[in-house]
Amino acid sequence: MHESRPMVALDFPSLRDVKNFLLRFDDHEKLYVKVGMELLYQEGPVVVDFLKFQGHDVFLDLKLHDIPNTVGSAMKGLARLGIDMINVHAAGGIEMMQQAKEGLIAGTPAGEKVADLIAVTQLTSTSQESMQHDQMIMTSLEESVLHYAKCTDEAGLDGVVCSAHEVQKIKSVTRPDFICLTPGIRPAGAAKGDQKRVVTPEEARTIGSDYIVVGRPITRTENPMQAYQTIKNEWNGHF
Ligand SMILES: O=c1ccn([C@@H]2O[C@H](COP(=O)(O)O)[C@@H](O)[C@H]2O)c(=O)[nH]1
Repeated sequence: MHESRPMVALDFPSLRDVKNFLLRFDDHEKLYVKVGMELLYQEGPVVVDFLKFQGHDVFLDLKLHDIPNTVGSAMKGLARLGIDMINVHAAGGIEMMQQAKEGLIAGTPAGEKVADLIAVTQLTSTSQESMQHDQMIMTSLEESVLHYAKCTDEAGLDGVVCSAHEVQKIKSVTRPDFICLTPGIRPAGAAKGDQKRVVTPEEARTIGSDYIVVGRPITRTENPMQAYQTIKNEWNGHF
């Protein structure tokens, strides 16, 4: 699939900052937003309630990674928030991912759609060198990502977080509809910051990413609405 809206990473410390940011957009603009640890740990679930009430779709990017029982129970609670997508770390293992899925299904209120559940392979801030040195995984980075993608598929999840560089191979070893959500998006010339495996929105489209996640190139600009529209146009091939 191709989600036409770039997912906006709401990496802010407070709900007040989120509200100020959203004021820069037209009222009718319904976004697909990503809520991560920074915001959720400061504000709690109220932030999700607010965003859903405003009509936005929400990816809860908490990257759960713990023993299977703990992750399963946490998922059961999080499922009640009415989120659209949520994730875990594939490094937690197949059993952990299976329990995450069971918890998500068990916690989803009757009649509501179960959120997409995806797993992080290797963070886009990780290079092959840092992976080998820090994690002592001595394969290539691509092999590690493909291995985690296959484990994620085996566990019955919907897809993975990866860099766009790995999308085509992941789909060839899993299935075409296996979700590949790709952060590490940088318009040409934009600062990479801590990201290592980056592509432009246009490259992500031609490669076949299903979702792109964009934070600072939208949230840390003078005109977020304009930056969002420019990235959205590039992502959709409208120049
Ligand atoms: O591998 C990953 C997984 C998650 N992220 C998250 O995406 C955004 C990217 O923000 P930028 O400002 O565009 O770099 C951020 O919230 C990360 O936590 C990721 O970058 N890579």
